[in-house]
Amino acid sequence: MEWGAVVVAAGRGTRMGAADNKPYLKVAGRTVLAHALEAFERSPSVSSIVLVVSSGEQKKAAEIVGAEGFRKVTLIIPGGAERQDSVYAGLEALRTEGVLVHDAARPLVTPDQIEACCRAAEEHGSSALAVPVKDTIKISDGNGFIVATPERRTLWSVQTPQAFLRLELMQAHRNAQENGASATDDAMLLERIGRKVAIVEGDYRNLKITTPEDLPIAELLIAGRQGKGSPQ
Ligand SMILES: Nc1ccn([C@@H]2O[C@H](COP(=O)(O)OP(=O)(O)OP(=O)(O)O)[C@@H](O)[C@H]2O)c(=O)n1
Ligand SMILES: C[C@](O)(CO)[C@H](O)COP(=O)(O)O
Repeated sequence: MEWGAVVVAAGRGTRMGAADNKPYLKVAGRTVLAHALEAFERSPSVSSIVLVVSSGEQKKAAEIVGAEGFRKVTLIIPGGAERQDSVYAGLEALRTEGVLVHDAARPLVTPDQIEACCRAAEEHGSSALAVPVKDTIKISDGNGFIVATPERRTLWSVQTPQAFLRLELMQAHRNAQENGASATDDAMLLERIGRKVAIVEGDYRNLKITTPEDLPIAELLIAGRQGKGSPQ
């Protein structure tokens, strides 16, 4: 199957609160965006990448792509108000049968993880990288009191990339748009229309840079990885 990637970088970085948007922050000497894109450049299954950025940041993103020599990035397009809107814009711009959706804010993704998601989606129709939840999770009543404890062995913390048949994911997005449903990841949209998404066990190190304390952790992880050669 031919695979394309939609890498979404059009968020606002509200929780980070930095002067620059998250994809353009430097970690271990390189932008978060460049770290994320490199894994897709190095993945044999991926033929093209659509990069979705905030309107006004297209030039900045193009400069990074040019300077890094990323040849698979075929389009840099503006995103939407919510992550879901940015992903859909990317899906419309791609032409491949399979699509991997990835957050630019996850710079520690590896080519091996991308390939594993492709293989699982080729077998099962769609897949998502995830790690088992380590903590005991509580459900609150919204007023500061615990009301339930879901069984931990069934809980996974989902990451990106997530891999789909592009037209099926587009159908799931359109269904959500028509019903006013919003989702914080794409697997959730497939779940809504009754499709199964296979879990691909990932790595706790594939963290999403969200708040300031994530930056030194990513810095340590990337520096450690560079010390041991390139990640697979
Ligand atoms: N309208 C949006 C919102 C998010 N994203 C992307 O989706 C990924 C996950 O989003 P998140 O980590 O929440 O990023 P932000 O929206 O930038 O952060 P915040 O919620 O703190 O504002 C990021 O790569 C972000 O750039 C996007 O492309 N378009
Ligand atoms: C897609 C995601 O990275 C999976 O963990 C996450 O749901 C994005 O969420 P955010 O609310 O946009 O940070």
